[in-house]
Amino acid sequence: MTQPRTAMITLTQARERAAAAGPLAADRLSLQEAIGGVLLDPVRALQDIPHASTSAMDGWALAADPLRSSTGGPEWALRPEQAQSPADRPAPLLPGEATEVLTGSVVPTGTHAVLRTEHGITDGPRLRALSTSPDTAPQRNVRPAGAECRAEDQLVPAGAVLTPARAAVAAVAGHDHVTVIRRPRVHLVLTGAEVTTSGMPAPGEVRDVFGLALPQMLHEMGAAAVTTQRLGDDPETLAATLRQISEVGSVDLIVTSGGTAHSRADALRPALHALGAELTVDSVDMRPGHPVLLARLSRRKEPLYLLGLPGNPLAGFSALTALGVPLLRALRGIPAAERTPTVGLTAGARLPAARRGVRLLPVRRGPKGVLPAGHSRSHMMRGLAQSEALAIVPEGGLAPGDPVDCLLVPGQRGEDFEWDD
Ligand SMILES: Nc1nc2c(c(=O)[nH]1)N[C@H]1C(S)=C(S)[C@@H](COP(=O)(O)OP(=O)(O)OC[C@H]3O[C@@H](n4cnc5c(N)ncnc54)[C@H](O)[C@@H]3O)O[C@H]1N2
Ligand code: MOO
Repeated sequence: MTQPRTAMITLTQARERAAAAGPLAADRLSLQEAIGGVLLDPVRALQDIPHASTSAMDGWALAADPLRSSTGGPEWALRPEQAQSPADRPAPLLPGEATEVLTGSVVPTGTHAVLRTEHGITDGPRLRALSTSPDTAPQRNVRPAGAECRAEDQLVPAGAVLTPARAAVAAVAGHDHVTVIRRPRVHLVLTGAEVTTSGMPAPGEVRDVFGLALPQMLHEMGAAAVTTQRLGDDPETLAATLRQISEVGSVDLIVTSGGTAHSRADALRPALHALGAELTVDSVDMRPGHPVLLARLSRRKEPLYLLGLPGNPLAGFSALTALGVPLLRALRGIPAAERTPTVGLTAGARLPAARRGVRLLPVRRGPKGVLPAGHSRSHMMRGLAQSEALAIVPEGGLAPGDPVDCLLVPGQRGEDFEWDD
C-alpha cells in the first residue's frame, strides 16, 4: 500500500488496494478470546478422541461370557456399586460380570457390550437382557477409543476462522490456547453536528444510521467495533482526535462517517492532510459512495488504517461493503484469493446504470434473477433495508438475463427476505 496520492480509480482497483493491506500480528489467546480470529496453525488432536473406549448409553457394561440363566436367557452377576458419574473408573470385569455405567463412562477392561437400562431386568444381584435386545452383540453401545480422531489428526486447517464450533472441537482435542489473528479492533468516529441519536429529527437534523448499524455489520465482517465517538464538523478537532487514537494505539482500524466530500464544510481530507496520512484510495468511480477514502496513518509499530465512509446513508454502507470487506479480510490474513468476494447472479429485470462509473444498486432476488430494490438514492435507506446484495452495474446498465456480479451486504443475509416478486 505505497501508492502515491491518487485521483479517482475504478472499483476493482480500489478493492485490490484495500485487499493489499498487510495482516495484523498474530496472538496466542485462550479459546474463548480467540473465537472469530483466523487460525495461524492447524488445530490437531493432542490425543485420541475419545481417548478411551466409552459407553454410548446409561446401562451396564457386560463381560463377554454370560452366566447360564435359569430361564434360558443370558444373565450376568451384577456388581453392587452404582455408577455416580461418567468420571468413575470401574475395575476390570471378571467373566460373567456386569457393572453399571453412564453415558460417557470409560467402560471397564473386558467389556463385550453395553446393555441399555431399558433392555435389562435386574433381580437382586442378577441382570438379565431382554431376549429381543440387540445390545448383547459385540461392542454394541461402546464408542471405541480413537473413533472420532487419532492423536495428531488435523481437525481445523490453518487460515480458517475459529467459529464457536471450531473452538469447541479444539477444546475437545485438549487445547486451551490457539494462535490467531484476532478480530481487528475498530474505533468509529461519526461526524456531523446535525446528526442526532434519538427521537424525531428537527428540520436540518438527521437521525444517525451508522452508530446503530456499523458495530454489528463490522462484527459480521470479522471485526470488533470497540469504541464509538461523535464529533461535529471541525477539521482541527477531527485531526486531534485521529492523532490521539493513533498514539494510544489500541485499535487497528478507524472507520469514520461524513465529511468525505471536497467542499469547505468537509473535514476529513483536511484532517488527514494535517496528519500527513497516506491516501491509498482517494475517491472511487462508483455511485453511490464515490468520495470514500482509505488512508494509512503512521503509528510506531503496525500501520493504522482509516476507512472514510461518505455521510449519505446508502453511500456510506455501499463504501463499507465495497472496500471494508476486502480491507478487513486482508487485516485478518485471509488468503489473497478470498479477499474480494463477489457473488455471480443474473439480472431479473433491467438494472439501470449510474450517471458515471459503476453503480452499486441494492437488489433483492426475484424468480428469474435480481431485481432493483427501489428507493436507492444516495441519501436513502429504504432500498438497502430490503436488499441482500449490491449489484455492480457497469456503465450502460444491464438487461434482463445478463450476468451480474454482486456484493453481499454485511448483516443483510436474513432468513425472512421475500424472494418473489
Ligand atoms: N460540493 C459537493 N457536495 C457534495 C459532493 C461533492 O463532491 N461536492 N458529493 C456528494 C456526494 S456524492 C456524497 S456521497 C456526499 C458525501 O458526503 P460527506 O461524506 O461529505 O458527508 P456529509 O456532508 O457530512 O453528509 C452528507 C449527508 O449525509 C448525512 N449524514 C451524515 N452523517 C450521517 C449519519 N451518521 N446518519 C445519517 N445521515 C448522515 C448528512 O446529514 C448529509 O445529509 O456529499 C455530497 N455533496
Ligand atoms: O457518493 Mo454520492 O453517494 O455518489 O451520492
